Amino acid sequence: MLPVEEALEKVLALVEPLGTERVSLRHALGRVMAEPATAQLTQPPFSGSAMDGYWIDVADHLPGATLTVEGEAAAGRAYDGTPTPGQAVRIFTGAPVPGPNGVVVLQENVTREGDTITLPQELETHNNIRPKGQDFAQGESFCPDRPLTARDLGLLAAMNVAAVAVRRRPIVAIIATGDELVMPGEEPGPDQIICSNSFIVAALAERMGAEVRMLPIARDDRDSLRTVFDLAKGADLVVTSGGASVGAHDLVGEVAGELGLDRSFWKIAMRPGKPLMAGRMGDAAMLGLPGNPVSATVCAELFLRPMLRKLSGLPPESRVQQAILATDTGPTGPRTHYMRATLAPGDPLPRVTPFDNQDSAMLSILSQADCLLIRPLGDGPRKAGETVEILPLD
Ligand SMILES: Nc1nc2c(c(=O)[nH]1)N[C@H]1C(S)=C(S)[C@@H](COP(=O)(O)OP(=O)(O)OC[C@H]3O[C@@H](n4cnc5c(N)ncnc54)[C@H](O)[C@@H]3O)O[C@H]1N2
Ligand code: MOO
Repeated sequence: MLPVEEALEKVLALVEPLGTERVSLRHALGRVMAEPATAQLTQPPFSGSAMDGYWIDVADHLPGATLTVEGEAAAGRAYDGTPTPGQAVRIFTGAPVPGPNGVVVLQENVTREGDTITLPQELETHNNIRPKGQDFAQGESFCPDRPLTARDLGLLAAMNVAAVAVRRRPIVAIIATGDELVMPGEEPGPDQIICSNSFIVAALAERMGAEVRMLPIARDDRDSLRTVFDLAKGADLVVTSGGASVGAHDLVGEVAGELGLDRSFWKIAMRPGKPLMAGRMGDAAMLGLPGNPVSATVCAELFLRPMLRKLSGLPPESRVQQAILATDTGPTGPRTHYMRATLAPGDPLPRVTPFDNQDSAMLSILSQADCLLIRPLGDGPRKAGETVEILPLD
């Protein structure tokens, strides 16, 4: 069976970063820039006052000095004169300063009588002026290798960039398979259960910026599977769940093969998630998740997420962290075991406790888990207090 690391390399080889499109800033939140944006201007474009007060030349900035107020500078309305020695200019926050070597004295620190101001005996050392270009210069480029944040959009707007080139969103088609499945809100028969996998996978994919097409449940027969695979045409990534194992009704691999799946692998040394399959199918990558909800989730976290990052033009992320085992834990078998676990604060590392019941159908435990405790394949028993690796769940 394929080790997890090799399976990851293989799924990443199935996808390439998608093409680009231009979107306006209002639609760029969470998108990944594909080309650098260039600052169209210098910010601030002039040296400006950071306070409301009086601009005076440094030569006049003396304890107790008296000056005459000559004019006014406000944000958007610069003073158009040239102050001479002994003159002050009333100035407001955001206004361009009227000369090169000045300071802004806060209005609450001066005494004003008519057009005359008197400076205090104790002067501030800060000049209260924001120098031209202290934020960024015209021509500077910006292209973070992460999804754009609200703050990034503010920066781009300030750069006078109205639209950006971003990667196209990956289109992910999600297909649940199984005669036993009905959708939430429907009435299940006595031998049926509710489809939960599609909701986990859709939410994970959407949170990664994908556009999700949730397709109808495919039944465990060839015609139904073919029909639903056909509906997935146009997607960048087709994600199935269920029907991946060796049972007589596990037809996903077979039907996908008939429809042209170029399989990269099937079955990996991972618990849960053993029957994972992946390949290329026409213009799309295909990821066949196991049916058990925990297995599907762990595979989505470990493989779907990196695939979506690559499609979106994002670099690989390293999510593995260290923690201290809070309880003894037994040896592992021939598969790397990703155990649902909880985290408690600890210094310097958090403490991790795996759940006793690791049945891969238990959604309640999956929901309570903070992380997956990673137990390498073939590892011996581990004692409380030992350092281990975890994958935090968000
Ligand atoms: N003889 C063997 N049997 C099994 C093996 C094996 O190696 N030899 N592997 C086991 C492992 S490991 C897993 S994992 C499962 C996965 O099998 P499939 O991918 O074929 O999944 P199904 O049989 O279709 O379903 C498994 C289980 O999950 C439920 N399910 C399916 N889809 C959904 C959904 N969308 N939402 C909620 N629950 C779902 C389904 O009802 C089953 O209970 O195979 C083992 N068997
Ligand atoms: O490995 Mo399966 O994925 O036990 O649940």
